[in-house]
This record gives sequence, C-alpha cells and structure tokens, in this order.
Amino acid sequence: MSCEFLDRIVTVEQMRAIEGRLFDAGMPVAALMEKVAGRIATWLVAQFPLQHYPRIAVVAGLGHNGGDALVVARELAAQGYRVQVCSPAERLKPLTADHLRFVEYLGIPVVKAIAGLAPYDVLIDGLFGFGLERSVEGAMADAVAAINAAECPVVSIDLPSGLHTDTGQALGIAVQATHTLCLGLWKRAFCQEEALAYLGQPHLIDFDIPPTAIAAVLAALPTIRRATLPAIRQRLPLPRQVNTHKYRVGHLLVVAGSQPYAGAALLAALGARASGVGMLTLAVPESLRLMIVAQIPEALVLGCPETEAGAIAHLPDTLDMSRYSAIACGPGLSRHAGGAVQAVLQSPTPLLLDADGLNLLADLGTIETLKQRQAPTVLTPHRGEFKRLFPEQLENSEDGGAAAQQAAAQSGAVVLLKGACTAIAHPNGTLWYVPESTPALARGGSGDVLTGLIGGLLAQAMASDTNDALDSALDAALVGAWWHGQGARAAARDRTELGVDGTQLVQYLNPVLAQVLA
Ligand SMILES: NC(=O)C1=CN([C@@H]2O[C@H](COP(=O)(O)OP(=O)(O)OC[C@H]3O[C@@H](n4cnc5c(N)ncnc54)[C@H](O)[C@@H]3O)[C@@H](O)[C@H]2O)[C@H](O)CC1
Ligand SMILES: [K+]
Repeated sequence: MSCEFLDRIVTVEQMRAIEGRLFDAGMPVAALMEKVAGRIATWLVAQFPLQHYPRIAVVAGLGHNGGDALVVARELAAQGYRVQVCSPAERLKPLTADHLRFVEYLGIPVVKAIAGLAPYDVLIDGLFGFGLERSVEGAMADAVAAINAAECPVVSIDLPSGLHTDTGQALGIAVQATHTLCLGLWKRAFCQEEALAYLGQPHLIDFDIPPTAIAAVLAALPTIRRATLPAIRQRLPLPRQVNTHKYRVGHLLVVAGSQPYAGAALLAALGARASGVGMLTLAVPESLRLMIVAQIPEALVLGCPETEAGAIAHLPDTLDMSRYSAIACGPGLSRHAGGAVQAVLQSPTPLLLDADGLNLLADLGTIETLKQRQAPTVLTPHRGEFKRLFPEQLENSEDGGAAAQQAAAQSGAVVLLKGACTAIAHPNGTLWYVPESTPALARGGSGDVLTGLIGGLLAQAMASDTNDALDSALDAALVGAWWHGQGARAAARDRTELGVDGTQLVQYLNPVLAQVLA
C-alpha cells in the first residue's frame, strides 16, 4: 500500500465501509482472510522462532477474527510448530466453521475450553475482533479470564478480545495482550488511554488495502492520524539552510517562573535550548534573573517587577512583544501573574500557553476571545487544566481526542491534551495522536520541558515558514510532543521509569533525535 494512509485512524464503521468496497470490487472474503492471516503468520514466525517457541495455542471465536486465527493455526502447523486450537464458541460463521473443519481434518487437536489445552509457549487470541458488539459473558468471559492467566506471550489478532474498537473500553472483560496486531488500518481503540493497559506492544499488519478504497471512505472527514517517524521527519526544522543565521531560526520569549516555582522557568528554558531555537529571551521575576543567567548563559534574561509573593507583577514596560517569533508563557508563574498573561494574550505574536498560563486564562474566562488573536495560539493542558478550561468537553466521554477536537473548534487554538496518548487538535478538526510515550513522564517538571521545546519549535516555524501559520503551529506541537516522548523513552531505557526527572530528560532530547533520524 502507498504509505500515505498507513498512519490513519478509523472507526469500526469506516473499517467495515473500506472492507465492503474491496468485497464489492471482487475481492473474495475468503481470499482476504488468507492474505491477512498469511501476513500475521509471517510476523509470528519472525517474532517467535520455532526453535524457541515450538508450541502454539490458538483461541478462535465464532466470527472472522476466529477465521483469521484458524488460518494462522493451519499455516504455523505447516511450518512445523506444534499447534492446538481452542474453540469455545457455538454457531460459527460459515467461513470460520469451514476453517475449523479443515484444521480438524489436518489432525490439529481442538478443545472446547482453555483448561483442556496442553502446555504452550505462545497463545494467539482470535476470540473477537471489530465485530464485538456487547458485553462478553459466559463461556467467552471464562475464556478471556483463562487467557489472562497464561504465563506466556499473548498475541491478539486485530484487537484484544473484549475491547470495543472505537471507545477502547473493556466490555465486561478483555484480554490483556503482550502484543496486538492491528489489521490494515489503526482502529480508534489504539489511541484511547483506557485501552493502553490491554494492548501490550501494538503493531500494524499491512495487507495492501488500495488507497482509493481508503480515500473514498475518509476523504470528506477530518484527518485523524498517528504520529509516525515519516510524518515527523517532514515537519522537523532539519536540515537547516546552509546559509542561515540566528535571526532566521526564531527568537523565542519565555515568560515563566515565580519565587516558589523557580525551577519551572529553568526547565522550560532548557527545553527551548534543546529545540535549537536561534535566540532565547526569558522574562522572569527579577529575583530569579541571576540564577537563570548562570544556568543558561546564552539567553537574554529580563528581570520583571515582582509581587509580594514573588510572581511577575507585570512585564517590563520596554518589552516589545512583536519582536519575537513566538512566546511560551506559563510554567511556574503561580496564580498571581494574571497581568503578564493578559499582556501576552493581547500581543500580535504566536503564543503557547501552559500550566499557570492556562489556569490564569481560565480565571480570566476568555477562551472565546482567543479567536480574535491575530496570531496562532497553542494550548497544552493536562486533563486537570483541560477540565478547568473546557468543563463540558470531557464530561460525557473519556475520549481525549474528541474532547481536544471540540476544544480546538471552540477556541480557535491548537489544543494539545497531554496524557499517555497525547492528542493534538487543529480548529479545522484535524487530529493527531502521539502514542509512543512512557509513564516515566508522570512527574513534575516534564511539562515545563515540553513547553520550552514546543515554544522553540514554534519560534523556528514562525521565523521561516511560508505555510499557513495555524498549520505550522500544529506541526510544532506535534513534533514537540513526539520528540519529548522519544527522549523520555530513551531516558527510561537507560535509567528506568523512575530515573527520568526534568533535567535528565533534557539531556536525552538531542541525542535521541540523532539516533532516531540515523
Ligand atoms: N477488513 C478487515 O480488517 C478484515 C477483517 N477480518 C477479520 O474479521 C474480524 C471481524 O469479523 P466479524 O466476523 O465481523 O467479527 P468478530 O470476529 O469480531 O466476531 C464477532 C461475532 O461475534 C458476535 N458477537 C459480538 N459480540 C459478542 C459477544 N459479546 N458475545 C458473543 N458473541 C458476540 C457477533 O455477532 C459477531 O458475528 C476482524 O476483526 C478481523 O480479525 C478478515 O479476516 C480480513 C479482513
Ligand atoms: K482478538
């Protein structure tokens, strides 16, 4: 398949419509099943070589997910694996029933309950795929519970059985897989936070869906995509033009810090430094100025008048905000810096608001006025900040992506909702997910680094770009979130999930990018 659609995310309805086009155009259902299962078998043989994993158990349900599983069973048996099948369901679909009959004809042992299986090294879960429509009960629930008690790798075909394809919720009970092989196109469940505990490592099994079939179904809808390296590569400010100079690669103003939260300003500055931005200016309370200068010698540091609580009372009168390519405002400001937030909101400069910048925006109650800004705005809330800003959006559903889309449409801003699967929405409905993250980031300071990193990327994009400014702002947020996640994963590999504090995270950002791009 042409690569252009491999990162698209679809609902079950869209997947069925795409599949329907293939069948209408003449592709036999059974032939497609053979093709898909062949690709799954190839993946399994590479991942679980015969000499180390000779015994395979396959659990097959009544539908075509079970059909896929039975074809996989047959193919692995043909390659020399010792395969056995568990078929707990009644009233199989005709194609699935045919495959079961043939598996029995081949002499592959078939049992009704998982307890009846001999020992195995890998378990394949083909109970339910995207056809699941109600809660899993009775013998099927028993089968799922038994799968979850297995002490070997569990590979789910298409989805962990029991997960709803769109919401990612477990309907009653669901398989906790070690690997999930998503077939053809990413389903929405793969980007839902609730599903992450069930998916294990997700992999896409491409089976050459014609791009025309995908385009016909998805063309008129907002684009929903998973962040993958090819898309990020196109959006990085690399390589630089050979004859560029520091004023052409962006000047970022960071407005951050207060006496109680001095470190937040520093972490944001370190994140901005890693972004490669040409010039960096910080506006901090006067009492933090020398500390920041000592840590970030290349930055220009402006000391601002302070409140009694050590917050920025107001920005310096001489500060001309229109001189900057972008402003990143918020980390560590405290709730007493409302004047600074009001000033940056009124500036004609592209703006990222985070942390207390968002809380102060919520206090001001001016979400709708963001639409009147001349330049793009990027909001980077975590769930708590998001709920304060957009109280209705997360009320009825836990779907962070849908909530971010609604918030972006309401505010006219790019909205990045942070989480285990960060969602980034453009006001036009375009939605990206960044699924590669780590719980190591669940830690104070991670967000401050992200603010600086995205701020620096935003400044570079605004200084150089001829593209639509709002599109470029989304790209900066996307690249920043992806890069931050990659840095954290690299740090966690070296230092465990407990060892990724903000200063460590910053150390990994530039090396990990070099590694990933190599
Ligand atoms: N285009 C593709 O991606 C292809 C997908 N294939 C595989 O087919 C499944 C979807 O198959 P389908 O038969 O529609 O659904 P399931 O196998 O998931 O079976 C569900 C089946 O069971 C019934 N059912 C639903 N919920 C319950 C429940 N809680 N308890 C009991 N029974 C339930 C329902 O009536 C369904 O009929 C897809 O995931 C892929 O694995 C093709 O093989 C190739 C192309
Ligand atoms: K499954």
